[in-house]
Amino acid sequence: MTGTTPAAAARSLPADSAPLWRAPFAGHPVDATLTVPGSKSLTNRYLVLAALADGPSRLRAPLHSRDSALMIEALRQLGAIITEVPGDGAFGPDLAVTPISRDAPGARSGVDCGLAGTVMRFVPPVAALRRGVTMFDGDPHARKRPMGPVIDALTGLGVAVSAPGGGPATSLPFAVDGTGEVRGGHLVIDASASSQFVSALLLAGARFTEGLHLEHRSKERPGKPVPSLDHINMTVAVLRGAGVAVDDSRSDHWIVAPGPIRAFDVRIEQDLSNAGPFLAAALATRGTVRIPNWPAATTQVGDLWRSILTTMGATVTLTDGTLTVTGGPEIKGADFDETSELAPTVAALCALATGPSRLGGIAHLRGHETDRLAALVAEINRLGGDAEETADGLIIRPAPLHAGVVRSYADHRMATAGAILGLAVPGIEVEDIATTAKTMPDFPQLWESMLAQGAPADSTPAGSTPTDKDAGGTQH
Ligand SMILES: O=C(O)C1=C[C@@H](OP(=O)(O)O)[C@@H](O)[C@H](O)C1
Ligand SMILES: C=C(OP(=O)(O)O)C(=O)O
Repeated sequence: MTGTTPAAAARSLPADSAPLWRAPFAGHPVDATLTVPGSKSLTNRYLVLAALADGPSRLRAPLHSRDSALMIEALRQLGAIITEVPGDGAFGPDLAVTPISRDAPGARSGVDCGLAGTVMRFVPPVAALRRGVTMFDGDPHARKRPMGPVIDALTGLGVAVSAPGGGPATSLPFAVDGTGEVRGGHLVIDASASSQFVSALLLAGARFTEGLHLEHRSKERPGKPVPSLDHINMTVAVLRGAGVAVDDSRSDHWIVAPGPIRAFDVRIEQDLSNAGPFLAAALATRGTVRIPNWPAATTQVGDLWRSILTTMGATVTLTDGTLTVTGGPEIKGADFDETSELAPTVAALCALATGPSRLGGIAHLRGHETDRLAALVAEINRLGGDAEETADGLIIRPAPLHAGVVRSYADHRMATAGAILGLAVPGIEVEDIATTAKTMPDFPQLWESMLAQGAPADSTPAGSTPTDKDAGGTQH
């Protein structure tokens, strides 16, 4: 590994500004082999299931990041015992989980959700299953993320949920007053703003007395779908793996049979969504990136990189478990539906493409870590690009980009999108690169080590130089 730490690379700025990170400009085709830390979505699902299981479980090679740390602490607050134990993962220890005791006396607890959708949506139904009051709150922007369907669902199941003043709650902060059991049964929710509303209820559903028959019905428009369906399929798969019977044969209906969640010992796949910026580097620099241990079969949405990057002009092969992506002579513009959490990375590539692109089916990204559609348009256009919001996504047309600052809005995927642009455009600085710690704390080091592999002998990683706030762009 070469280069400096993000702390060293980011010059201290006045208290009201986030530090800037000079994104390394590649200057040569990348030629790298790397793996990335464990999947956020799998780690946080397995943590929840382990906390509700019928015995001790083990997670091998889990993610260690802000979102997983928040999940661990939340479940500890509810009575799970979670300890780090030595493992063989390259990115930190394994986790041993002793589930929440059903007989634990009622207690008052507080859960910090940070900005983690998985914590704010998946943990309240777990809190409803124990005795005691649990307060939920998070980062300032977390209070703006949609929560209504989870709160309404719990209320509909007979669980008391209230705002801090005592009235009805519609978003964070709120308190869940658990009695030790949840009746369950048939429940209709509007999950058109996030698949996580469905996943949250399914994960706990087997522990409801009557199990759960969950139905999605949009209040706004009949037929408006649940987004990010891949993530629900992941939830169903992990539940079945833990011995829970789930019937998802009818669209927009999920039936979870009541019963125990079997304790497990599981190895977490690397995060294929977080592999995306590294694979994108192959296209942005016309180089090659190889990722070993790519799963042959997976429920992760990041497996879509194989088709997305091929469509954008790369050569993509999966041989003996290694995914190899080689960038073509140009990045092709393309038309994509439903890129889900991959969208910011795809958008960065579209901004470097030679033809126009359209990303559809991602209106719900307005409720993610930030309003990602507005943020991507603002940041791409401030660098001279040509991006526009549509009702359900983005249109991005080719335009030459220039040096400047990419703001991250506390959004890890905005920060990594800025890093991708910086590979191809000299003088890009990314505000608050440390926000990548949400799902990938080592991102700056991994990025610089990717560039150092196969670099010509005389090249210096551009990201290793402390940056001046006003250099190369305008801060708004
Ligand atoms: O369940 C999960 O692990 C996730 C579901 C998706 O949420 P949305 O359905 O809100 O997009 C995804 O975007 C998020 O990053 C992770
Ligand atoms: C939308 C995301 O996160 P969260 O789990 O906080 O919703 C994401 O990681 O892209």
